Amino acid sequence: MATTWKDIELRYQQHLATLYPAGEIKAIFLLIVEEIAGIKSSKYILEKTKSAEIYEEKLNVILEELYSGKPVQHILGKADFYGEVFEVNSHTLIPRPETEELVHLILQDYKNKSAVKVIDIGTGTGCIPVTLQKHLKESNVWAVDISPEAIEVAKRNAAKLNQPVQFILADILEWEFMFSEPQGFDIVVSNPPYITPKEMQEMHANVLNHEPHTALFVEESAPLLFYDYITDFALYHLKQDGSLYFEINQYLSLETADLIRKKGFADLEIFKDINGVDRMIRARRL
Ligand SMILES: C[S@@+](CC[C@H](N)C(=O)[O-])C[C@H]1O[C@@H](n2cnc3c(N)ncnc32)[C@H](O)[C@@H]1O
Repeated sequence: MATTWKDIELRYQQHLATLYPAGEIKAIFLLIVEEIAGIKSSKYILEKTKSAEIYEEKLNVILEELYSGKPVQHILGKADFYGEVFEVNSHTLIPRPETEELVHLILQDYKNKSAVKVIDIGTGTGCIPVTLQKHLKESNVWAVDISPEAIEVAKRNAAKLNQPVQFILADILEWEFMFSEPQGFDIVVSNPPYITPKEMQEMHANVLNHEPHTALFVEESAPLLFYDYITDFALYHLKQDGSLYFEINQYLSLETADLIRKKGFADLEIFKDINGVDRMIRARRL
């Protein structure tokens, strides 16, 4: 008897049971089915008992990749972010829902202004600047990353989504060399590396083995290094009353806020993410 989609779904559930909860396996499976056979998740139920034989070999290869811990976004080469699809690869962080919340906060704050000057530090796939450029149409949006490979991915994402973001390959720890004079940005935003080696020990093997460590980790002795440098950058390059937005380490929210306040920023506010933990900070340059 021909192998059906249902048979393969069962195979996925059995093989991946130790790696993911059942609901997540189903969601991953549906993404893969849509990608390789063009069957939308809403229509899957109608196809479930039909033959999947012509796709079986490919589905088995993907199952092996998933079993080895490769994230589904890397297998498919793409991830969703704020209603768009972004290319991802092993050089870029997979955009997270928490970062969509950061972008949402900015878009709420600037919903009545479409022409602002923005810079995103540590851009990865370019998910933050491309989304801001799309929604703040007349804006002048810049993005920086130290990784040439990430910049290439971000440039392709911007081009594919038709957004004229300008990219700079640079090290933010040497920001003094980036521009010769103050730029008068309205917004400086960043989701910098913020995971400490101690937290790293508790992380899922998928993240540790497949996502770029330069995107994620900081030294135990200087967990706020990037916040320190980016806040200095913002102090110099934001215009008066301009805004600084950070995604933050939930365990270091008070220390991060303290650092930013001590450098002279005002109106600091910490925001929680959908999981109820401290995840974003907004501050105003005096
Ligand atoms: C946490 S990831 C964020 C990626 C993306 N903004 C997002 O939210 O999905 C941090 C990014 O910072 C970049 N990065 C790390 N060190 C850097 C440095 N010294 N200067 C500039 N970018 C850096 C990494 O390459 C990575 O793309």
